[in-house]
Amino acid sequence: MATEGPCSTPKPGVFDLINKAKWDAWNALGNLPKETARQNYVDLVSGLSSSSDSSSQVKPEADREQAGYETLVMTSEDGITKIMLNRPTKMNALTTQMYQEIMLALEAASKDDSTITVLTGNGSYFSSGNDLTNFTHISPDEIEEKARRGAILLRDFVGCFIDFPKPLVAAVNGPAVGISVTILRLFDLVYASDRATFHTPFSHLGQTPEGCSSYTFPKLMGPGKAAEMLIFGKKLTAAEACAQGLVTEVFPDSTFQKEVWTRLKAYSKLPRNALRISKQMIRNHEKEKLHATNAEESRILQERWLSDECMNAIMNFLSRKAKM
Ligand SMILES: CCCC/C=C/CC(=O)SCCNC(=O)CCNC(=O)[C@H](O)C(C)(C)COP(=O)(O)OP(=O)(O)OC[C@H]1O[C@@H](n2cnc3c(N)ncnc32)[C@H](O)[C@@H]1OP(=O)(O)O
Repeated sequence: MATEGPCSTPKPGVFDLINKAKWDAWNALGNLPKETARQNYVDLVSGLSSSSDSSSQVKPEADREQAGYETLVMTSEDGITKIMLNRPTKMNALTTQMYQEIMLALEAASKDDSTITVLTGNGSYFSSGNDLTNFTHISPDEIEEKARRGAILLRDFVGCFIDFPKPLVAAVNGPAVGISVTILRLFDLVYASDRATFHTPFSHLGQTPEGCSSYTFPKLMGPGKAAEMLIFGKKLTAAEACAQGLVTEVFPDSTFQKEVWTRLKAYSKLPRNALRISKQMIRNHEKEKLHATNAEESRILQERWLSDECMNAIMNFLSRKAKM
């Protein structure tokens, strides 16, 4: 059009796809004067080159990092949103603030334009589970209210993982304890370093299973193996957790980061909507059961937190260094 004026050649055949597309675009411009078409073309090309200049600039790391989180680092790059637990000196133990920030981060990740969301930990641990000081520094008359609010927080937190709409991956960089183990069954993929271990010492703490594990673990590994973990607190190695189906694949610690991120970058290029719909189809079969299990586990834990068994176990943990 910019060189020859309005379309005047015969329409190409239906299987000559490229020339037919060019002809359709040319014909759609009707009687637009040649000079106007030329100017439009120049404007279009200038626009493309200025936008490609800006997209070719690599943004500094700080720009990709999303602000507003104190206990997490959240970044989005290459179609992957990464949520990294960031309390390495406390083994990424989960405080009340952390539970809330993880829920906010998941909400944001569910709406951003990334394809895959990844949860991982900074430092040597994936997470040591619930921060046991969450139950301390409270007077006896506040304890029931604290347990009630804890149960709501737990139910909402686990509920976010049940309902998360996109593929969710755990990159388990090191040992995992308690709730950071049980929620893994709510992820679509669990990649683990061979340094990771999986420990749910609920009975030792006078507590009971959460994260839907009272339903998902027996279903996954059979009632006997689930009982060893959830009732008797047997700690699994990464290889054992993989053999039970809790972990998808184990990588040597020395190459864990490189291998996992290479794999995930390749997956993130797959069609986004197809991944999302397939994930939801799989999850929808048991969503109702998972929510019912989560509500029941939270209710039972609310009672457990008020028990002497639980209080004594937490006090033992907190005073262990004083005894050394
Ligand atoms: C509202 C939701 C409720 C959900 C309920 C969930 C249930 C669970 O998650 S139960 C699981 C609870 N977690 C634990 O029982 C783990 C307790 N921690 C440990 O056993 C050890 O700390 C651990 C084996 C993880 C690591 O041992 P070490 O290598 O010897 O390190 P330290 O013990 O010296 O730890 C360093 C530092 O971190 C603090 N820490 C670690 N984990 C926790 C935790 N879960 N809660 C509170 N604090 C934790 C530890 O006390 C040390 O602190 P400092 O003494 O100040 O250095």
